[in-house]
Amino acid sequence: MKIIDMPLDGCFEIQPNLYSDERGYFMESYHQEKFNALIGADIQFVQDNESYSTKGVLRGLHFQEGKHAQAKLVRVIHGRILDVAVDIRANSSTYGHYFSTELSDTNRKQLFIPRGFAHGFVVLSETALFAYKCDNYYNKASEAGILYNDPDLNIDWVLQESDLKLSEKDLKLPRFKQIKHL
Ligand SMILES: Cc1cn([C@H]2C[C@H](O)[C@@H](COP(=O)(O)OP(=O)(O)O[C@H]3O[C@@H](C)C(=O)[C@@H](O)[C@H]3O)O2)c(=O)[nH]c1=O
Repeated sequence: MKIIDMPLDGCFEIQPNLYSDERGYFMESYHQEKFNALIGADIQFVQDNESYSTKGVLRGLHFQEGKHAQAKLVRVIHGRILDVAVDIRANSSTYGHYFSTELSDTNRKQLFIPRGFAHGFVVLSETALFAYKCDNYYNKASEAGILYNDPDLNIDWVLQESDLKLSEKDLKLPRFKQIKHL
């Protein structure tokens, strides 16, 4: 398992060890002790989620407010996506900055996104199976988000605007300027 620092403080890319042989491959997709030692924290994940989406589907940018904030460990089981994390920690030197990285079933990278970030992704392959762990339970009342094409964030979603597919809910999300910051 290898860790790579990301440009935004507290975010990490994790590359699991892959053991390939004539049968296929094996990897530890998550190991609590090794994971926490690697990132130097004590994260206790409590919920696992999975979503399936077709090309152009953009989910995000999402976060949960207040004591329901979530850190996430995200990965792609099948397909290819562009994953995006936006720093919304008011006291952070990279507040309002984002970074994006491709996650796929080929690079098998995982991304750790701490509490204090908004998160989203867009599907680049025909379909994608996305899986992630959260360190706090889903809480409907605390759901919040930022509009994907906020001009202040100016995120490059790679695909053409006309090919993006968003939920009604995500199309109504507020601007970055309007959100409660974590
Ligand atoms: C996220 C979530 C949703 N749901 C329900 C609510 C709703 O009826 C249905 C679909 O929810 P959404 O449209 O919000 O699903 P989705 O757009 O996939 O939401 C996810 O997006 C990515 C980018 C994230 O970062 C996640 O934290 C999460 O917010 O599933 C749960 O029951 N538990 C959960 O943990």
